[in-house]
Amino acid sequence: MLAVVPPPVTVRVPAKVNLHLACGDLREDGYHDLTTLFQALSLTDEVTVAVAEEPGVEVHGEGAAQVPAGPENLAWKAVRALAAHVGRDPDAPGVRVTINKGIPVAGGMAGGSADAAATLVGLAALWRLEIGRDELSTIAAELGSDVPFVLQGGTALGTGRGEQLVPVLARHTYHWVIALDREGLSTPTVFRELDRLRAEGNPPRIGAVEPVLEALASGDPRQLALLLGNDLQAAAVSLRPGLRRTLRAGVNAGALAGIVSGSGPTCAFLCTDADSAVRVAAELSGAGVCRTVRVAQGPVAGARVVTDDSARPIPPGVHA
Ligand SMILES: C[C@@](CO)(OP(=O)(O)O)[C@H](O)COP(=O)(O)OP(=O)(O)OC[C@H]1O[C@@H](n2ccc(N)nc2=O)[C@H](O)[C@@H]1O
Ligand SMILES: Nc1ncnc2c1ncn2[C@@H]1O[C@H](COP(=O)(O)OP(=O)(O)O)[C@@H](O)[C@H]1O
Repeated sequence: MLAVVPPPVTVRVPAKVNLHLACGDLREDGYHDLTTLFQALSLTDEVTVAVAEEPGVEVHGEGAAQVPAGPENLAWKAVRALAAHVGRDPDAPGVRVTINKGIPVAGGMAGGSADAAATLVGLAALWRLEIGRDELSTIAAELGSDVPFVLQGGTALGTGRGEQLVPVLARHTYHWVIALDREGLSTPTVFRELDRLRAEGNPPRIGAVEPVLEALASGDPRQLALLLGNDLQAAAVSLRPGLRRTLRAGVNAGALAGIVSGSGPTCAFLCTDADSAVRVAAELSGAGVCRTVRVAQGPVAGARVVTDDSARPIPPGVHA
């Protein structure tokens, strides 16, 4: 009997911005305790997983040259982790992962984490696994602190390393302008810089998360804008002083507020509405302070299969 090869599965997965990122002191395991509010944005990667005789990863799209296509790719680590979890051979998983990047690389928007989350969801469908989202989320957390969030999407409060999540009610679509920098910043370097700044002096720490939760519940972007905060911003700006100019330029262009996204260097600007975001994006892109700008909305869904089966020709011998 001929085995039917399952068709490839494509998954769309969002970037994230941290609306609030309170960073605790360095822990003994090298991580920092975080209290962070994540929001998933409409900047996305698409990841296709397919059964293949020539396994591996290929990366296309913006910034692809900076992404490793070997075993260090986080998506490949996800293949190995899921294979091992379900008793398949992680050294011979027999799949190919094709990544189309739309999320800036090393931008503080969880691009690599997004690809790992998408790969888990795609493989679960390709391999027809009976595996719940909670189980996938546990594997996701082992791959990186941000991976469970981009799997889940929406708006969520993250604690621990950022991997312990509680969904948050966000009653509004928020409109963002995203300013991409010319070069990425390494996440561990930014955390180390914050430790250094804290050892040397006393950089201010952002306030409690509760008022931000209230602002989100109100749905008023003006209220939220007043409360955006990120303890890593001082460290990112210390490593990349030009970000100060970018943050100023976004507000001068009409944004309600601007913030460094996670460990940066991407800056995210909250705008009043969709029209305002388009105007801010146009003005900011003319200001010469960043490589390029994008408009995005949030919250959006987490990693989900988008393969359009109806558009796929039915292979000979397989009847619908
Ligand atoms: C800062 C944040 C904010 O959401 O995002 P990015 O800006 O990278 O997107 C995350 O905490 C990044 O999460 P992620 O990129 O998954 O990091 P991981 O692979 O888990 O960790 C990479 C390194 O960052 C540092 N790290 C990460 C998370 C954390 N809570 N404390 C840390 O100190 C550690 O040095 C760790 O070795
Ligand atoms: N699939 C992937 N996509 C992007 N970067 C990846 C991927 N796999 C591994 N990386 C590595 O992870 C580093 C961090 O990239 P990324 O996850 O985009 O940024 P951030 O951690 O700032 O959100 C990159 O410099 C890249 O070398």
